Amino acid sequence: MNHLSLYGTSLALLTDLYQLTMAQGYWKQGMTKTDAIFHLNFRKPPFGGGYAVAAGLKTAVDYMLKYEFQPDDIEYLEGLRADDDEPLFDPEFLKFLGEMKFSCSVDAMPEGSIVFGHEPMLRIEGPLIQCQLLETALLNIINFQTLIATKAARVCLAAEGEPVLEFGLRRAQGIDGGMAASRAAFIGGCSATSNVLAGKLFGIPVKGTHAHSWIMSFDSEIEAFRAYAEAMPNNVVFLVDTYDTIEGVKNAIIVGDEMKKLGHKAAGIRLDSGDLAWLSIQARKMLDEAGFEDTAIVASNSLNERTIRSLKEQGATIGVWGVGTHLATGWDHPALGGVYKLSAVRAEGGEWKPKIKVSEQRVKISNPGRIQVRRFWRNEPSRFGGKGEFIGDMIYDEFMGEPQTNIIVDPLDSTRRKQLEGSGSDLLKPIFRDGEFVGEEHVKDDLYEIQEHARYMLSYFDDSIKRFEYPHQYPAGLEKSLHDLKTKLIIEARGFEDDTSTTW
Ligand SMILES: Nc1ncnc2c1ncn2[C@@H]1O[C@H](COP(=O)(O)OP(=O)(O)OP(=O)(O)O)[C@@H](O)[C@H]1O
Ligand SMILES: O=P(O)(O)OC[C@H]1O[C@H](OP(=O)(O)OP(=O)(O)O)[C@H](O)[C@@H]1O
Ligand SMILES: O=C(O)c1cccnc1
Repeated sequence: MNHLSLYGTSLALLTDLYQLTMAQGYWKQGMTKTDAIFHLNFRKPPFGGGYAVAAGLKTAVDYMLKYEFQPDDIEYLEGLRADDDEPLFDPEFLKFLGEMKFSCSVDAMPEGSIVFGHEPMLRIEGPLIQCQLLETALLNIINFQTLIATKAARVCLAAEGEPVLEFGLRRAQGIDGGMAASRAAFIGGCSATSNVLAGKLFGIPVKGTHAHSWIMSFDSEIEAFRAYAEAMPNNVVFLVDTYDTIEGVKNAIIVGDEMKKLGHKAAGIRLDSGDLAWLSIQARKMLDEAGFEDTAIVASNSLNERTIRSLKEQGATIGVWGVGTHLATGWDHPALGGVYKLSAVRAEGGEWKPKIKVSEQRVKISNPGRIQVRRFWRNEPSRFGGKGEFIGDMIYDEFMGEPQTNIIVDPLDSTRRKQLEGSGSDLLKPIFRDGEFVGEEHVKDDLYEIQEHARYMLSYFDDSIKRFEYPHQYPAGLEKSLHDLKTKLIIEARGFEDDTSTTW
């Protein structure tokens, strides 16, 4: 099961109206057999960071597998009216839409891949109409999950391997925001979620403590602790800050001792306000002195990667981190600006023509062709514990065959170049061929496997790209021949004669 099943059989109408009006336009122009290639990429990693963790592909695949317009979708579209009160859509076009079968080829980075600006995470090739219609949903799914997986990776990095529990559902952006966030947060490295439906649908471990309302429902805190210990003797984490945290820890110790006598164990206490560094240090001392050395201290309260790092620097003795709002909403960078750009068109029976979107801002100029990303690594022992490391990514055009040179050019500054030596492998993997799913090897159901992939891959990158402040920019650039082609197309699009010798 996946969470799209929450919404019924097909979500073909989960799109912007203009995709449908353009689709009718293409249809009217007789372009139903025109093919296109689009790529999905972001330009800058989120949170001021140096990388992103790709996520959402499985959801996107489920979306494409079910992609069809149902009779009630068509019926709804039939009822839409333009400003002059005439039907917006031609009945013949709607018939075409109703009979349309997904037939695109898709290549994508597996979930958990580490991805950089300008690199396509997904490439789709097939009928222009279908590629166009899929834009909005693909962006919606991949932008958000990639954003949250990246946030989770940052939070987990700050927690230095200690468990991070995702507590965000109550403050997430609606139902799907909450579900998708729980999924993506697990991919990014969280240990568990409080979201029970995410546990059921995605196989994520579920964990939780109890709320202040539990304590407040009894006449005293100690009574509430006793009642909880009695009700859930095998799942006890006492929330100690309802009235006075130090008194709360004392009460937790009293009830913990009572539980011990009955053969049970208090697994932890939770701090949810006040100075979490100071309180955790005091609580640890009190717990240790009372013989509760393995009782964990859980902390929560608007935590994020920076507060966790700061708490660690202050010597906080927190062993488990409950992170909600900042994680599930991507609080300080609420949207990943992923875009989906057309890069080539082929009329029926014709040749592929590269396409480019020109902008005054260099960063917004799209890449032409059928783009692939090759990641190069060096296997020699490095200063990062004797492992190899990744040294640079080459964004190249498969229409030109194998990369023509080993030089990459910074997409934003063509004077910055780097020669990539060593071995490389391509990151975009086959997922669909002519509408048929071929991605079993690369689209995993098991979120543990995806999480492990992300953790493992991230460990191969230099720490400098992972730091929170002014991260080092990992070299990810256009292979020189692609850069030259792009330059030629920009010059032509701006109305000048081509002055380079590159041909396609
Ligand atoms: N020692 C600390 N160093 C850095 N940040 C901390 C520290 N202790 C707590 N924080 C963070 O400071 C923020 C505010 O903490 P504060 O105690 O003011 O919370 P609060 O929400 O006002 O408390 P309450 O929940 O009682 O209303 C939270 O994001 C919390 O995680
Ligand atoms: O701060 P976050 O990172 O979002 O983590 C989740 C928060 O949600 C709960 O508070 P809430 O006040 O909603 O309920 P409570 O009464 O159980 O504390 C919990 O106690 C955390 O403080
Ligand atoms: O289980 C918890 O402690 C929890 C769950 C959701 C939000 N805050 C805390």
